[in-house]
Amino acid sequence: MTEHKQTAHINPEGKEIAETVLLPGDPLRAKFIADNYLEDVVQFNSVRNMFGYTGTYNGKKISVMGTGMGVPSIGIYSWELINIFGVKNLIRVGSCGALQDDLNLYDIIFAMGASTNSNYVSQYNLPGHYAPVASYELLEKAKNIADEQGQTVHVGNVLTSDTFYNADETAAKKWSDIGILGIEMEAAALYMNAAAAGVNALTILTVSDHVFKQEETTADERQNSFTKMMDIALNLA
Ligand SMILES: O=P(O)(O)O[C@H]1O[C@H](CO)[C@@H](O)[C@H]1O
Ligand SMILES: O=c1cc[nH]c(=O)[nH]1
Repeated sequence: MTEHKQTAHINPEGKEIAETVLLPGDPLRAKFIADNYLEDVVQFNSVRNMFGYTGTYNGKKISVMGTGMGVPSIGIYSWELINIFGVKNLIRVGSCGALQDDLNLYDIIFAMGASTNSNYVSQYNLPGHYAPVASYELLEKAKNIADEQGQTVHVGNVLTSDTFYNADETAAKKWSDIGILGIEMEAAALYMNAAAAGVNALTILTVSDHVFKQEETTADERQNSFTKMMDIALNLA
């Protein structure tokens, strides 16, 4: 009998997970991508309703799976995808709050770096401060795809925050002043897990709200309308 790999959080029951996986925080955004972009779709995970699907895009195998919100959650899913299921390219397709004046709703950010207030890095016992960064290979490829599609993107440093609601109301302004483009909650852990295992990771974000301009998209828009970044990410397969 064939032994099917499974973990406490991902049970594909023998179904394939592709080497390239798109990772939205929201499992229903994963379903949206599978329903609207992929062909020959097979669902490979439903544990905890963290939906995962494998299909083809332009004839190439690609998977998409939710990660949940926050560093511990993406820490678990990305670690298992890499170290148990052999995934080589992990592309987060998330939402973020903009921190710079020249950013608007629906703008796209490539997270070249992910600063963080998370303690995730402490597990590595490094004798200094680690800088979580994207895979240059994926970043360059994504920028070339965006250029070919005529899409404007912002490339820079984002903040991976452990808090969505921060009791320190001065924090966002300080990160803005040092040039951080936007706040999200997962990229740094994804970059660290990928670096520790020697695989590739990139975070692509759509601006869902502006932290200082009081502008925001709805929950439905966050689930179903962030398609410009999908057009870039899917072409990375
Ligand atoms: O839209 P996703 O990918 O979940 O990303 C952002 O949205 C969530 C907060 O609303 C956090 O997970 C944050 O990183
Ligand atoms: O983490 C997030 C995501 C969207 N908007 C924010 O302000 N923070």
